[in-house]
This record gives sequence, C-alpha cells and structure tokens, in this order.
Amino acid sequence: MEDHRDRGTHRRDRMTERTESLFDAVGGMAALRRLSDTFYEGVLADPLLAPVFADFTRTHIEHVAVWLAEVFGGPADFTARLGGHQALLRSHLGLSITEEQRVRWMELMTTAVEKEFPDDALLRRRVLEYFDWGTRIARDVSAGSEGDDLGEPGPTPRWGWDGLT
Ligand code: HEM
Repeated sequence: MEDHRDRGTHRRDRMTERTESLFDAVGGMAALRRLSDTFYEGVLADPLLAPVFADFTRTHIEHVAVWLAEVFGGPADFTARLGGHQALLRSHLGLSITEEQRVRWMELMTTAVEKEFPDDALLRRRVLEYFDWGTRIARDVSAGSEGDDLGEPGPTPRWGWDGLT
C-alpha cells in the first residue's frame, strides 16, 4: 500500500517536470512561424491595432518568429543576425502603445496560442506569461522617441517553464 502511494506520487512529479525547452515544446521554428502568421492576421484585421502596424511587411512575421525562438531557448539567431535585444527594443520606440492596445495585443495572441497549441495547457500558460511580461516592456519603451539612447539592455531574455531564466 505504502509502495503503491509512493509510485503514484513519483508519477505525478514526472508529469509536471518538463525538461525540453519551450522552443522544442511548441514544435520549433515552423510552429513559431505559424503562430506569428496567425497572430498578425488578427492584428491587421483589428481596428485598434491595424493603424499601429501601418508599416507592416511580411518580414515582420519572420522576425517575430526568430525572436521568439531565441527567447524560448532555441537558436540565438535574432542576436546573431537581427541586432539582438537592443534592436528589438528600438523597434518599439515612438509607437506610444496604450494599455488598451497592449490588452488587445494580448487578446489576439491568446487566440493565436489557443489555436496553434490546443493540446498543452501548461505550455500555453507559460508562453502567454512571457507575452504578458514582454508587452509591458514594449508599451513602456514605446513612450520614448525614435533615436533615443536605450543604453545596453543586456542579452536577449530567455523564458522557460519557470519564467525568466
Ligand atoms: C512580447 C511582446 C512583443 C514582442 C515579442 C514583439 C516583437 C517585435 C519584433 C521582433 C519586432 C521587429 C520586427 C521587424 O524587425 O520586422 C517588433 C516590431 C514592432 N512591434 Fe512588437 N513585439 C511585442 C509587443 C508589441 C506590442 C504590444 C505592440 C503594439 C501594440 C507592438 C507593435 C510593434 C510594431 C508597430 C512594430 C514595428 C512593425 C514594423 O516593422 O512595421 N509590439 N515587435
């Protein structure tokens, strides 16, 4: 009886212990491209957000996927090829993102995450926690003007099963 209960506990522990990166758990680069694509389809159809993305091009979808890959523990290609953390922050300077716009961004991303990762509730929660954290930074940075000196923001943040690593 004692032995049986112990095995039960052990099995439960193993079920919540996730060792792969979030990048692998979502399904790698192809899955992040699909997520980004689904999300921006929603953004461009949204009356509150479409005007913010007036200069949007398809490369934006790819760049967001490359950024997310790095944050979620995949290849560090945004740092290697696209200017890293500093460039990501600079992309948001001057946008004057309101809290209402940030919340709408989160709603559309939540819809996209639910569509793309329907079978994994814990994964969805962790990914959306990153977006909640990241959108607040984007909103705060966006109050600055294009060309502002942001200083050295440090390396690209990495996000795992326990949040910021
Ligand atoms: C975790 C949250 C966010 C991430 C990971 C993110 C990611 C990115 C990336 C990677 C770029 C550069 C794209 C490129 O080089 O083409 C970018 C640009 C941009 N982001 Fe964000 N972003 C976030 C939040 C937001 C929010 C909340 C808004 C507005 C509501 C926003 C609006 C924009 C706009 C307008 C651009 C410039 C688009 C363009 O290139 O035309 N972002 N973002």
